[in-house]
Amino acid sequence: MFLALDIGNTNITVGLFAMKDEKVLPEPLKVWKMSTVKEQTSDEYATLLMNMFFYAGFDAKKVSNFAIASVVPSLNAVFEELIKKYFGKKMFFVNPKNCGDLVFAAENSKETGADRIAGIVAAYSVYNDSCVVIDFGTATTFDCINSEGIYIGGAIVPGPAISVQLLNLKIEQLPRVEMKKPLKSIGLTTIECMQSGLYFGYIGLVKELIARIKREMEVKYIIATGGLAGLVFDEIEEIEIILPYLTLMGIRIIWEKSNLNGGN
Ligand SMILES: Nc1ncnc2c1ncn2[C@@H]1O[C@H](COP(=O)(O)OP(=O)(O)O)[C@@H](O)[C@H]1O
Ligand SMILES: CC(C)(COP(=O)(O)O)[C@@H](O)C(=O)NCCC(=O)O
Ligand SMILES: [K+]
Repeated sequence: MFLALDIGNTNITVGLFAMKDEKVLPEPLKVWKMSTVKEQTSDEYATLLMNMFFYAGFDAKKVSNFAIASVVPSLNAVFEELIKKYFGKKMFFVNPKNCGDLVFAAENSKETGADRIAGIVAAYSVYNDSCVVIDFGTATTFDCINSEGIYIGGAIVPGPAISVQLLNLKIEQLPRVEMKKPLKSIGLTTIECMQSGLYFGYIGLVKELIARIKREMEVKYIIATGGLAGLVFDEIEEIEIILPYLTLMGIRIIWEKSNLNGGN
């Protein structure tokens, strides 16, 4: 079996895939979410992982290949050590150099986050046309690939949860609020005012960026992914597709291409 790990700044999303003669089957058998805790050791994460396998009825010993898209470098060595110590395997890290035939517009290649690369590779491999991927994660990322498969870049915005935390952290009288759609945009209580600003303000932000991207490139598909995609999907008619496991799909595709070229 094949294990793909998407290490984000809030969650680590883990996808278990079946394999058949070096090919990884496209749909994950199981997906788990763990919290991203930078202080966590490889033994602690291994315990979590083994327990998740056990309770889902999978034999961890059957995992022969591992691949990670990490945007939390401080956890890379932890997971490299975990895979070595508990599985005796080498880790494959998605990075701008080994992401298959993805072509980067000149200057944006070296520093693009592995999750953004994985998402755009997956989107293009599914749709084979111009796509914008919006990943509603800790940060919200917009990633654009044109019809020729050239990754032309995108945008990075603080995710709603960061805005919620910052309002509470920086402003003495503002409480922590849950990010949810209020009944009206004109709020009465402080909480209603915050929820209106956060929810409708954020929807407007996403719509504005989509409109501007559309003036700079021809867009065939707009695909949402990430933990908060479900929250905003119904509000933004420009987003027709939601693929919760897009990043995991991209990790699988990139690893497989590298494996077939003898890269792993
Ligand atoms: N199932 C969920 N339902 C609602 N919100 C979620 C869910 N999973 C994650 N989130 C929220 O989405 C954000 C993180 O999403 P995720 O894509 O897991 O982030 P990252 O990849 O940046 O770690 C956080 O604000 C988190 O609270
Ligand atoms: C933009 C991101 C923080 C998004 O990560 P996430 O919100 O999923 O934790 C991540 O892709 C990242 O750290 N990127 C590096 C900078 C760049 O992509 O240009
Ligand atoms: K993400």
